[in-house]
Amino acid sequence: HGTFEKRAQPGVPQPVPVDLRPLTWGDVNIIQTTDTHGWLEGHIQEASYSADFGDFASFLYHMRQQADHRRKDLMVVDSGDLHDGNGLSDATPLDASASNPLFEKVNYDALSIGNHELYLNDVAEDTYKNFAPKWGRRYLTSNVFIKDALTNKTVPIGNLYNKFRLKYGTKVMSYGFLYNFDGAANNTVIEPSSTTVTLPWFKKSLEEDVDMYLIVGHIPVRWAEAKTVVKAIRKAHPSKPIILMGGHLHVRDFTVYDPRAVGMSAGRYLETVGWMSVDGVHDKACKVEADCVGKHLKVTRRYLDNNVYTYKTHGLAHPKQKFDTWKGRQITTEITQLRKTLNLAETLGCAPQDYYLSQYAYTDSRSLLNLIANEVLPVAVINATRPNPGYAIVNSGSQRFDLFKGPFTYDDTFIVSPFHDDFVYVTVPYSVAKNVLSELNNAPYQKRDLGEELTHASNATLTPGYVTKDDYGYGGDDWPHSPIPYVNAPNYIASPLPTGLADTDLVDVIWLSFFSDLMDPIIKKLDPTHTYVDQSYRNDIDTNTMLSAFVKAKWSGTTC
Ligand SMILES: Nc1nc2c(ncn2[C@@H]2O[C@H](COP(=O)(O)O)[C@@H](O)[C@H]2O)c(=O)[nH]1
Ligand SMILES: [Zn+2]
Ligand SMILES: [Zn+2]
Repeated sequence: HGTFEKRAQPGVPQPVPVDLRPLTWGDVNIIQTTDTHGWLEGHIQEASYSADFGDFASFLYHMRQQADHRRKDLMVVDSGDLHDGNGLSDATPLDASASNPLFEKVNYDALSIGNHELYLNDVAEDTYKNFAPKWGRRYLTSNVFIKDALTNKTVPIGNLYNKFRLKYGTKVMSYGFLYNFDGAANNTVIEPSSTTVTLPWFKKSLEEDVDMYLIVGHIPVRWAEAKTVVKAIRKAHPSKPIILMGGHLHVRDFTVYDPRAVGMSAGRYLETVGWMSVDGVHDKACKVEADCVGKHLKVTRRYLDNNVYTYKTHGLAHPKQKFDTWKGRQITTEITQLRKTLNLAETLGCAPQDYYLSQYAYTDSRSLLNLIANEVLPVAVINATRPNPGYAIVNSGSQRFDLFKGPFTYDDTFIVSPFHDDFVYVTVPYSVAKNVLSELNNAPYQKRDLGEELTHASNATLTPGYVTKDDYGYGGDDWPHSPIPYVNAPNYIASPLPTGLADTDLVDVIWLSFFSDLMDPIIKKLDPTHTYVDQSYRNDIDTNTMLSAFVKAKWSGTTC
C-alpha cells in the first residue's frame, strides 16, 4: 500500500492504515461525488477525509488508466449541492464563483443540479449562464427550469437528457432529476418527476438504442421521486440496466429497485467517494430484453473514504508508482492560493471543546445545537437593549457540521453556519411566545431520513467513522470504522424562553427569514386577534455572522 500521506493539519490523529479490499470491476464502473458543498480542500481536521480535490483528480487519472488496462467503461458523476458549507464556495460575494472553476477542472461524464444551486436567484442564474454551459450536454436537468431573463422563456437549466457512448462501447441514456424541492428561487421551476416521465420528450428518449440508463440526480435513492423515474424506464424496457446515482440526504446508501435496477448515494462534504461496478450490461444472453427479465445484474458498491491512502491503494497499479499528477498538483495549488486569497485560515478565536452536530442529544453540553441555542443566540443575536426580552429561533438544518476544539477560523464560520438569512421578529404576548417552538417542531417538514443508526460491532482500534448498512447489508464501507453515534435533533431550536413573565407581558419572538413561510401562519394561529407584520430585528447579524460575532465576543483573546 502507499504510505498514508495526510493533508490533515499536524497533530490530527491518523487512522491506523488497514488492508483495503480490492475494488471489483464490471462491464461498467461508476465513481460518484455528491453534496460536496464546497469541501474541495478536504477535511484538514479529519485525516480519514483529508484528501483534496487535486488528489481526487489524480485518483481519477489512475482509475481511468486502470479502466483502459481492463478495457472496461468508467463514468465519473456528480449529483449536486456544490456550495453552502465551506469557505471555498461561500466566502465570495456570489456563492461558488471561485470554487466552481476548480470543480470544472475534474472531467465528469454527467452532473446534475442540487437544491442548494436553487435557493437564490443569482446562484441559479450563475449556474444556468456560467456553470452548466461549461459541461456541454453533460449537465443534466430533466425537471429543473429557469426563466431566462433575456428571452423571457422558461428553459431547462442544463440538458433534459444526454445519450452518449463510452470508450469501450457502452451506449448510455442519461437524465438528471431533482427531488420535488419546494423552496426554489422564484426564477426557477421544479417539475415533479411524475409529470416529467409522462412528457413526449421523455418517452421519445426511451426509443433510442442504448445499453443502459443512468439517472444522475439530487434525489434520495429511496424517495418516491426516484422510484417514479426508475419505474417509468422499466415500463418501457423490461430488462435494460438502470443505475441511479442520487444524493441530498448526505448519507451513504445503496438500494435495489429490481434485479436490474439499483441506486446509490455517496455521502457528503467530500468525505466519501462512491464506487459502483455493474456486470451484465453487455450480457450476450440478453439478445432481446425478454430474455433477461429478472436476471440479476452483478453489482458491487463501495463507499471510499476520501484520503490519499485510499486513493493510492485503489488507484495505483503498483505501490511504487507516482500518485500525484500534474493536474492534481495544479488543483491543489489553486485551492491553497484561493484559501489564502479568501483569508480562510484567519483565526477568530479558540473553541474550548468539540461541539458535535449530531453525535449527542441536543440537550448535551457537547451538542453544537445546544451551544447555538443557549450561548450563540443570547450573546450574538438577542439585543438586550430592547424594551422586550428576546426569544430567538433557528432551524437546526442551518447548522451544517461539527465545531472542533482549538483555533476557530473564518473558514469554520462557513463550515458550521454558512447561510446568510436575516433575523426578523414580531412582538407578541408571552402566551403566544411560549407555544411557538412546539408548533414549529410539530409542523409538517421533510425530516432527513438518515437511515437507521448503525450499531455495528465496534472494534476499539478502529477509527470512528461511517458504518453503513444498505440493501446489500454491511460491507459497503471501504475502510472499517467504529460507528459514530447519530442522534436526531428537533427541526427548530431556540434560545431560553424568558422567565418570570405573565401571559400578557410582551416578548420579541425572533427567527430566520428562511422559514417565515412557516412562522407567519403559526403566529396567526396562536393569536388570531392580531395581524402581525414581520420586522427586521437587526441589520448587522445573519445566520453566518452570528457565529463569528459570538466567537469574537467569547472565544477570542485566548491562545489555543
Ligand atoms: N437557515 C437556512 N437553512 C437552510 C438554507 N438552505 C438550506 N437550509 C437547510 O439545509 C437543508 C437542506 O440541506 P441539504 O444539503 O440536505 O440539501 C434544509 O432542509 C434546511 O434545513 C438557508 O438558506 N437557510
Ligand atoms: Zn446537500
Ligand atoms: Zn440537497
